[in-house]
Amino acid sequence: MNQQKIPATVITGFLGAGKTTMIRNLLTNAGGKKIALIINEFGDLGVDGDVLKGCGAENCTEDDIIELTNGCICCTVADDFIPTMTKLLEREQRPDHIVIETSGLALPQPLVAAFNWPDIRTQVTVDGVITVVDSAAVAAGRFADDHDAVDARRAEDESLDHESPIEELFEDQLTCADLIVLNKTDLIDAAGLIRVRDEVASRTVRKPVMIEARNGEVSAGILLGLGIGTEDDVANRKSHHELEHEDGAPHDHDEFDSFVVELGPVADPASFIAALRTIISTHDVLRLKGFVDVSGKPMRLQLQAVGSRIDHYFDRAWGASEKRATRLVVIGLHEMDQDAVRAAIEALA
Ligand SMILES: Nc1nc2c(ncn2[C@@H]2O[C@H](COP(=O)(O)OP(=O)(O)OP(=O)(O)O)[C@@H](O)[C@H]2O)c(=O)[nH]1
Repeated sequence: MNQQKIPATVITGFLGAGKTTMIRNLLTNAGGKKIALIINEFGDLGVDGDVLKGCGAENCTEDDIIELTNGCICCTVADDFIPTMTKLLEREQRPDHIVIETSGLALPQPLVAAFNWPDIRTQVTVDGVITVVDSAAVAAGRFADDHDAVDARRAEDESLDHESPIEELFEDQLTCADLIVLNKTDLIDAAGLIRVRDEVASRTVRKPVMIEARNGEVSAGILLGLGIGTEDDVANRKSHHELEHEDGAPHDHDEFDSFVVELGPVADPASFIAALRTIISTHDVLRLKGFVDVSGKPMRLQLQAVGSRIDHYFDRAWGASEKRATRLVVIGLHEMDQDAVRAAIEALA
């Protein structure tokens, strides 16, 4: 059978950069293309899947959205990603395009390398890797860690081979990019944007094209059809980990942790959110997202925090047979005091 290879676009970027928002927008302007979506997130709540399934795009139905939930996609390539792709390719109605959203903590390199596996390589090609950047977070210095503090930590613990986990991951995701989307430009001014461009450019050797966006609004014509074949170029995009461990020592996400907090109904969402903001900044929570059961309201409140910036909106009515609950996933560095964060959030309802 001589079938054309199906193009697959990999969308990566740090926690909260705007990947899901961009994909949601993409699904609404992809023309007649039938898209299959593979999504992976860090944390056990499946918020991204819920958001994307809720957008009701005809060219990407619930059946076309596959969630990989057994950990970060870059670490579960063999056990999770390859079997999922194989099944997808066996479907009678094959998609025109595959879009893969990595978790915000994933290294895209092992995923791209998986497209060289014999069974996959003959059927699919990586159309391009798109790295979404939170421009406001870059402008706020979120990825330029305090090198003195990091050096002090390394002096205390010689086993630390990383410079700083956040900075390193940010660079690894840029290193793999064919296209960089500088998102959230609404949150910074023109001078800030120039500084963000310079900083992002200084962290990439290959200098991929950079475009600007707000709310992930980029036309499908730009995102799909890059035609790169990135799997042939993995050797030029090595992550810090690959450069440091040429022997293939496994990479992990030990520096990051996530947990889910479940609590009862919230009576006053405004003060709940204000209190969460304080908890997030006190404990340096990187990302918090989920759904809130607001007392007396038929609608579910979706909550999205990236650092201490919190967005919230009523996204849909609770289902008749659905258990109403407030469930939030919290993601931070390993040293975050989980017990204290959990207790502080639980005390709010
Ligand atoms: N102000 C502003 N907010 C944005 C923009 N793009 C996304 N957001 C908001 O940022 C938050 C995180 O967006 P997501 O699309 O969920 O980010 P993500 O990269 O998928 O996050 P993870 O999957 O957790 O890594 C949401 O509250 C979005 O509404 C933007 O351009 N401007």
